[in-house]
Amino acid sequence: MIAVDSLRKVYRTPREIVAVDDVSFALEDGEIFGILGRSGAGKSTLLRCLNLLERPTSGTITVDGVDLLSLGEADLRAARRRIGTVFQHGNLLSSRTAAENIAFGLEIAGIPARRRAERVAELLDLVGLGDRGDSHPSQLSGGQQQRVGIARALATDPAVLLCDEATSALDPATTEQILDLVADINARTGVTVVLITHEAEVVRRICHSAALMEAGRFVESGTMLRLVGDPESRLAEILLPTGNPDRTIPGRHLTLAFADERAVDPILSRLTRDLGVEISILGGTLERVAGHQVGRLRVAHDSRDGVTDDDVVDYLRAAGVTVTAA
Ligand SMILES: Nc1ncnc2c1ncn2[C@@H]1O[C@H](COP(=O)(O)OP(=O)(O)OP(=O)(O)O)[C@@H](O)[C@H]1O
Repeated sequence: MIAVDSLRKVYRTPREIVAVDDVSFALEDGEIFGILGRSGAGKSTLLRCLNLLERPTSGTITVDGVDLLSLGEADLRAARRRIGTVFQHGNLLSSRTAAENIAFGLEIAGIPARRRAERVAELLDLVGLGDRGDSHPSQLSGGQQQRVGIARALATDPAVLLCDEATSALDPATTEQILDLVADINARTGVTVVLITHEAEVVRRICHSAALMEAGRFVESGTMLRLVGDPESRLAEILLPTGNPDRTIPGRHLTLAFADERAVDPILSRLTRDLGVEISILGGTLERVAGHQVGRLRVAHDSRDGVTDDDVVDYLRAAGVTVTAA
C-alpha cells in the first residue's frame, strides 16, 4: 500500500512557489489512481516527490508501512527499487538495446547475469516485445519505446508504478494500446499504478480512482464510480461531460448521474409516462468507466397538471438516479 500524508513541496526561487500543497491520499494494493491536472498544477513535482527524485519540504510517503523520508541513504536506495517510473518520452539510453535498457536497474541492484537475462526475457514478453530485445531505441516506434520504458520500470518488481504523462507524446490509437497494456499488467501482477496526466481519456479508460489537481492541491478525489455518480463533481464533468446546454431552453434543468443497470433502464420514458411530464435531453455522456457502464445527463422537464419539481426529483431518486439542479 502507498499512503501520502500532508505532502508539501515549496521552491524558493527566491520567490516562494508552493508546487505541492498539502496532498494526502492512500491507495489499496492493485489500485490504478489517476491524477488529472492542467499544466503547472504540480503533477510532475508530486511525482518527483513520490519517486524520491526530489525531497518534499514536509509530509510523509509510506510504502508497505515504511516511511520513505525517514530512511538513510542505503535503505533509500533499496526503497527506490520498490517504485518504478515510466517517463513521458521513455528516457531510454540510446546506446543500449531494449534488453540492455530493461536490464539496467537489475545491474545496479547487483542481480547476477543469468537471472537478469531471464527477467529481461520475461519482461519483454510481458510488454509484447519478445522479439525486439536487440533493437536500439532509434529502431523502435514511440509506442514500442514506451513498452520498453514500462518493462524497465517493472524490472525490480516494484510495489508502485508511477506513470508521468506516459502517453502524451503518442497518437490516440497507440495511447489506447499503452493504457490497455498498463491495465493488463496491473490485473496480472497486482502492481499499484499512479498516473499523472492532463488527458481525461487516460483517467476514463483505466483508472479505478482519480484526483483533480489545481494549484498544488487535490480539489477532488475518490473512486471513479463515486465521482461520476456525483452530479456536482467537476472531475466528473471533465471525464463525462454533459456539455454546455442552452440555458434559455424552458423547464427546470437537472443533472442526472447513474451507473450499471440504471444506465440501460428506460427510466426517463417511464417517468414521462407515469408522471405525465415532458423531458428534453440537453446533453450528456454514456461511457464504460472502471468496469461500469455510467452516464451523466442534463435534462429539462416541463411539469404540468400539478406535478411539481420535487415529484420529478423524488421519482428519479427512487429509481436509483442521483439528481441535482443544474
Ligand atoms: N525546480 C523548480 N524550481 C522552481 N519552481 C518549480 C520547479 N519545478 C516546478 N516548479 C514550479 O512548480 C509549479 C508546478 O510545476 P509542475 O511542473 O509540477 O506542474 P505540472 O502540473 O507537472 O505541469 P506540466 O504538465 O506543464 O509539467 C509551477 O509553478 C512550476 O513553475
